[in-house]
Amino acid sequence: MSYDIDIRQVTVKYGAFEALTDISLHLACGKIYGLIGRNGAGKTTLLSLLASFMEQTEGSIEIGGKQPFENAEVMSQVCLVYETDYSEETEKVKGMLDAAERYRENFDRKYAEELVEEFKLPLDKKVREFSKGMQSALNVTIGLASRSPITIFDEAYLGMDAPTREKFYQTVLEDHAAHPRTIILSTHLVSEMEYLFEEVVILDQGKVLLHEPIDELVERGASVTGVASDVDEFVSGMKQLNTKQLGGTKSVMVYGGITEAQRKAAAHLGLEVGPVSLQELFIHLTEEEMEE
Ligand SMILES: Nc1ncnc2c1ncn2[C@@H]1O[C@H](COP(=O)(O)OP(=O)(O)OP(=O)(O)O)[C@@H](O)[C@H]1O
Repeated sequence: MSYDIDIRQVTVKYGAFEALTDISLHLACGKIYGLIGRNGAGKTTLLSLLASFMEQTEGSIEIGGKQPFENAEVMSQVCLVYETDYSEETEKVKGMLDAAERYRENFDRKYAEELVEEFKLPLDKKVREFSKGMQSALNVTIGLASRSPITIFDEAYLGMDAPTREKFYQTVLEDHAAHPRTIILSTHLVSEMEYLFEEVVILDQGKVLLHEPIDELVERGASVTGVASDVDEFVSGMKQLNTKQLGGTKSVMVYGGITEAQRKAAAHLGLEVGPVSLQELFIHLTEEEMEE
């Protein structure tokens, strides 16, 4: 069964406030998606719709051709990992894995136990006594071991230190390769996670700013550096996202793709054309509205 996600003209209102406005997205099954957006862009709202935690105000959502809200069959195929309040949780790791095993039909107990060991989670402490990073590692363990066709991590790394986050990312890649399925990662840590993404969705103020394969997106950005007047001449007419100047040297971030002929012209002028990262594009694309 294929679990493509089809979101059509979805709007979500909290009272009078529109958190998502006329969103349409098609997420083909089997890929790793990065969902990025600034604070309040609507990421958690969108992910909550997919996990059937809430219903859209307008529009339609289909997962594998079926609408997810209050649909037990679809809900069982989606696992949303998010920051959980464990302040009242009296269970230990074993009890948490027992519960996950009961409710998640594809749950791989052996794999979960391997991850518990990998993340060095204590077996003798109650989960409410775990550090924040340990609680996040437990969530990630349950999320991955659930092997749900659609697995969503909403800023699931909160509190994890850098080596633990790296372990999380590597584990996602390895497990996705061994058990292909849709994985959606929402994050603010764009620079350290961009290598995970096959496709990127950028939400901006409740709208989809773009959705495309990461390599195509990153190829569209470039930085042009050299003598200020030559750089100005070269980038005139291009979409410019950011400018830095130090003395007579200028660097301009452009967006829209640079042709081979343009690269040759830049080389002729002694200009350096370099790549830009997803993080840089994200920062500057969400600073201003894209001109169509
Ligand atoms: N229950 C609610 N009632 C009213 N407004 C809400 C509610 N939940 C979210 N919002 C608003 O909807 C908008 C989108 O919130 P959401 O949590 O989806 O954003 P986000 O992209 O996940 O943000 P962050 O990166 O800060 O976690 C924000 O302006 C937020 O204030």
